Amino acid sequence: MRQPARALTIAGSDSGGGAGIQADLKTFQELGVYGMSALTAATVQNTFGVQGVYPLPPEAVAEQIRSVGVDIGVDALKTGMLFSGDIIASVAETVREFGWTKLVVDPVMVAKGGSELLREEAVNALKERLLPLAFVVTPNLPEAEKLAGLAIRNDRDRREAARRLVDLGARHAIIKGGHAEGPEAIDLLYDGSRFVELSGPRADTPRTHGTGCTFSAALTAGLAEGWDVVAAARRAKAFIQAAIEDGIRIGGGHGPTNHWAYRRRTASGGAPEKE
Ligand SMILES: Nc1ncnc2c1ncn2[C@@H]1O[C@H](COP(=O)(O)OP(=O)(O)OP(=O)(O)O)[C@@H](O)[C@H]1O
Ligand SMILES: Cc1ncc(CO)c(N)n1
Repeated sequence: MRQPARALTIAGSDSGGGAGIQADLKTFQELGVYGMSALTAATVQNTFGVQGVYPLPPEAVAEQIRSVGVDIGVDALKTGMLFSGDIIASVAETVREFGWTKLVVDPVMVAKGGSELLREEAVNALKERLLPLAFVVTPNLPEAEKLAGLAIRNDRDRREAARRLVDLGARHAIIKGGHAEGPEAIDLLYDGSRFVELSGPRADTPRTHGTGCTFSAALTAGLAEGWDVVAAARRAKAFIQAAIEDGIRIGGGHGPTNHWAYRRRTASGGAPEKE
């Protein structure tokens, strides 16, 4: 009997199923990794946006993590929506307790419609308590600006922001380019000495809800399998590229991506799915 690689997501629930814990678990499943979750908050959410946020007590988050940690075990883990400084402190303490090193921190701050998923007071806790534990931090451009404390107007700024994230204690930084413009969506990976660009054609679609969660979950799945960061990041980029390009029609607003697409593409020799 084979023991699968095991991945844990510590994140919020998206009732609409496109982002948060739901996107993470779907992605783990698609990549053949056993998925577990520690819920930080329930959001009331659909493709039109977030209508409510109900955080859990920090002890409830720590207890979920410990429960799966002592029994099932964790090869790699990721954080998504953490909401408050108290939840961040509790997550950081628990990760330290277990000595887990393959931690992906996706520093989720605001949902696409503008709702706050991380309180302003929690930004410092994220920087000071969680980034030093991160094996990879995966901000989008506005998150990178906030964490690094500089405006990103060009590639030079983006490289400087990546250096600052590594100075803050993250082993690797991937600054995603979904929010930039141009024909390519380029994510920049920095490992403390060298930069690697992950690039794919930018799709013109409103169905990009949960792209960040899905990307960081796919990255975590690769790390859980023992892949190195560059290999795991390249596959994560291919996974999200397929999920965006082979869109599904769900909901009336910013729809989710297609979590089946990557497996279908790879099963059919890499060809995009037909409409
Ligand atoms: N229109 C697009 N076409 C192709 N790739 C995209 C597009 N938008 C985003 N991506 C890719 O999706 C991933 C997530 O990037 P993005 O910057 O959108 O993250 P995010 O803002 O954290 O996402 P979200 O908040 O929706 O979860 C990256 O790999 C990025 O390059
Ligand atoms: C629960 C949750 N986590 C993360 C995001 C960011 O996409 C979201 N919209 N909802």
